[in-house]
Amino acid sequence: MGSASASSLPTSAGAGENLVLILDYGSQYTHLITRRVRQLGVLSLCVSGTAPLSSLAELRPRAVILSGGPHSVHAPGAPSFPEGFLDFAADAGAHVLGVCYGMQLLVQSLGGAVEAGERQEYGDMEVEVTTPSSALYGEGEAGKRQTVWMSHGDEVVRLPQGFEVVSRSVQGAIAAIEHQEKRYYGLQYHPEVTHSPQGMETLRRFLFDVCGIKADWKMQDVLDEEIKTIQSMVGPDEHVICALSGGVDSTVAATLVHNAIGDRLHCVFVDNGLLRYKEKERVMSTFDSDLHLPVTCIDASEQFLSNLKGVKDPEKKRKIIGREFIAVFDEFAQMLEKKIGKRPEYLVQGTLYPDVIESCPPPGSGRTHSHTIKSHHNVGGLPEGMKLKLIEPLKLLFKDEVRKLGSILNVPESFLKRHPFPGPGLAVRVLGDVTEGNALEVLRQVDEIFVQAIKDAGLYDTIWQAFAVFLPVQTVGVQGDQRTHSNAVALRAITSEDGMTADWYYFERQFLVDVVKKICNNVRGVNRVCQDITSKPPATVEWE
Ligand SMILES: Nc1ncnc2c1ncn2[C@@H]1O[C@H](COP(=O)(O)OP(=O)(O)OP(=O)(O)O)[C@@H](O)[C@H]1O
Ligand SMILES: O=c1[nH]c(=O)c2[nH+]cn([C@@H]3O[C@H](COP(=O)(O)O)[C@@H](O)[C@H]3O)c2[nH]1
Ligand SMILES: NC(=O)CC[C@H](N)C(=O)O
Ligand SMILES: [Mg+2]
Repeated sequence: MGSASASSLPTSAGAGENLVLILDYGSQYTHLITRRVRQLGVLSLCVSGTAPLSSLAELRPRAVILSGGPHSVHAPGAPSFPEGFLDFAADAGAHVLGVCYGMQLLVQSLGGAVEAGERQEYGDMEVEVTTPSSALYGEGEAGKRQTVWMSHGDEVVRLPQGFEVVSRSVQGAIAAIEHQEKRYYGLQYHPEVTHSPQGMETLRRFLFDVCGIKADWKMQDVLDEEIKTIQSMVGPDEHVICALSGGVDSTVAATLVHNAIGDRLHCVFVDNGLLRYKEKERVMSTFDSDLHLPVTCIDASEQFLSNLKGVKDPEKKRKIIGREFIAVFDEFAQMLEKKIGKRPEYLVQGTLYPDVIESCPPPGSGRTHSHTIKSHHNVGGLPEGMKLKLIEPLKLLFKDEVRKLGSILNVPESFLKRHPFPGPGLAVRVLGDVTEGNALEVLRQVDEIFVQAIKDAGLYDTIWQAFAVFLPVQTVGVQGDQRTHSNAVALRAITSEDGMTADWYYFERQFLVDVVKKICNNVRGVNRVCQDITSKPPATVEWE
């Protein structure tokens, strides 16, 4: 299965010389390092910490950041660099910064010592710069203190030859180290989290002052490069189909590909029977009035729902949905072949970086949860042996980056500001068998009341995502003096930057009072409303 993806951006953008590679050893914060580097205007990519050396060398990174991770470097099977990594970095003149586990790994590999510390450091900690001149902190900083975020049980107790300690925690643990000549650096704390207020400054200094990288990663360049890549990939007579949901990602992807190949792009919107209240009508009319892209709507609801009948397992549901989507796209390709005399070979999807990270964490990354969290229907849920080749121009971007790209492409705000809605739709919001009773219909009504109330209260743009969940449990209520035995539903509203982590949204009491009253008064079959007040982690955003 081909895809306009991973390697197209860095190499074709000529970004190799200003590319930062993040080697992932399973930290919860790995993707945040990737984001922070990008926020500084530098392209960064995250790959498995144990990926083969050849795949790293191909990308010609200027700097490599080794992430933190849950393992102890002494534990059997603890992940380590690819064979020959340090020689490669030395020969290529790449700078290496180890963060937490990454620093411990660097130290141990170069002959220093790491031990289980007597004191563990979790949370806020003061560190003090111990040297008048250092690469990571600059000149004249000796004695200055800053608050940082620590999260480690092991600590470096002996440095390899040639290294210098440049800061220590106030408890005495080594907090930052350097070997400027060999271009090795290490931070025991996490500069990427906001709890390290000066962490961004340290990363900035590392990238620009130490590595001499230029901030040349701009959305306009990403756009120009992607357009060129697509034009060179799709032959002049070839046609492409695009799975368009009306969500942010596929709308931006479709607009981008339309800019590249014009009317050889054919968009399809699938009614999978799992859409929200009046969604088909609303989305199809905005495609027409605001987007000016021709879109074919295929009603495949029977097909999706009959295949989902009796299926309770969330992963099985996701896989079925992935498979049925592709079946519909194949059918659409056949329809087009009859109409235009040529079968489209490519499928555009609005896949994002988080879909990829969460669907398939890098193998051997050493994550404690080193398995699939959930198969996003458009990534892990795709059937083997599908014929269409993928074009996924957003595959390396986070949601907020896609929104920026969309505004350069003049995608209307009505699309860019929409809350995300997962491809499997209400199937991951009706727990268990989605076809049981009238669960989908009940959920549509509850969800509409909740989201409309959020819009009426002027909160829609403050909240990242809001929706209702149908719980397959019945509870006892009293309505109109009568005993009821009806369903419970849950409301979830979150704030987030990129969907990778999230906080629950705190509503005013009166807002909730009004919403709950409206739901119970208007939706037959619901007598109890709960609010989900779990962040991600430990929960995920969707319930399935
Ligand atoms: N109903 C649908 N019809 C056609 N394609 C769909 C549908 N739902 C999802 N897709 C495809 O699956 C991809 C992933 O869905 P996802 O929900 O992540 O993205 P989106 O809908 O474009 O944006 P958003 O995350 O803002 O909802 C979409 O980009 C689109 O290509
Ligand atoms: O296109 C999608 N296909 C999927 O299979 C899928 N699963 C979750 N999501 C959306 O991704 C974000 C993170 O969700 P989770 O914390 O539930 O994984 C949230 O914004 C979810 O709505 C999906 N989007
Ligand atoms: N956050 C980390 O990278 C922790 C590294 C290692 N597991 C420790 O506890 O010291
Ligand atoms: Mg969507």
